[in-house]
Amino acid sequence: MAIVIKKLTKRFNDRTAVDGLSLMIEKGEFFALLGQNAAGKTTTVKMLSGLLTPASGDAWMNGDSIVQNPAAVKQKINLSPQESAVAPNLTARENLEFVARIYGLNKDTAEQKADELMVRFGLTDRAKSKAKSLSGGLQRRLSIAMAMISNPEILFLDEPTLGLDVRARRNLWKVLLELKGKMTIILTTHYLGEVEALVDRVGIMHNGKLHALGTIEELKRQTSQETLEDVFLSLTEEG
Ligand SMILES: Nc1ncnc2c1ncn2[C@@H]1O[C@H](COP(=O)(O)OP(=O)(O)OP(=O)(O)O)[C@@H](O)[C@H]1O
Repeated sequence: MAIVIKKLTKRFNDRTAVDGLSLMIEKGEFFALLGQNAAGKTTTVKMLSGLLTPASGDAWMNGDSIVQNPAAVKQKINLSPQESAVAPNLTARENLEFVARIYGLNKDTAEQKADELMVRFGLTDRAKSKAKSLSGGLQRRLSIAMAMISNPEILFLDEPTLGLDVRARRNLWKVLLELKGKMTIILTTHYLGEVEALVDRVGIMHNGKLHALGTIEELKRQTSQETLEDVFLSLTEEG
């Protein structure tokens, strides 16, 4: 298993954002964590990636506990966060080289790595453009390329296509399909078409708890619904 989550809980004041979440995700799986606004998805991703400490419970990322050994976890994972990780006044190339240097690569290797990732993510033409001048889709591609510098075993993508137009979204899917199977990927998104196009399995959170888990076909059968949107609505009904 790439990820084992046991009774993970996080409270903010008296609000329980994540409530005893248990879940296992296999190595190489492309997994979508779904749920309506405030369901607890981002809080879960932040705990799993070491940005927030759980109130109780634990999770193991390829064997290392986020509570006992967060430094080891950080070596294995990376994140393309909701809020942009891109430095607006650095060029695309400089952003990549900067992150590579943070990870301890020497200047030559950092330059080489930046070149390699720009080719892989279709950014070569815009290498010298300041990140703030890139379209939303290219900025997001740059953010994912930056997350790839550390060769993560587990990659978190928090709403990667938020605010992108249809074509930019489809282009980003192509990039993500290239990554599929090469590492474990956890995606949060509100775009269900994206889930159908990309993922192996889905978990649906509601009020901090996991309400359903399975492949899209399994969830359709379990809920007797014909579309993922209807599955989602039936599993996140209030009351
Ligand atoms: N830093 C914080 N301080 C206080 N409350 C917080 C904080 N972060 C999240 N919350 C609360 O925790 C709950 C879960 O939020 P979270 O951001 O995890 O939801 P989400 O499923 O990612 O939602 P969205 O789809 O809107 O991104 C919400 O009620 C939110 O208001």
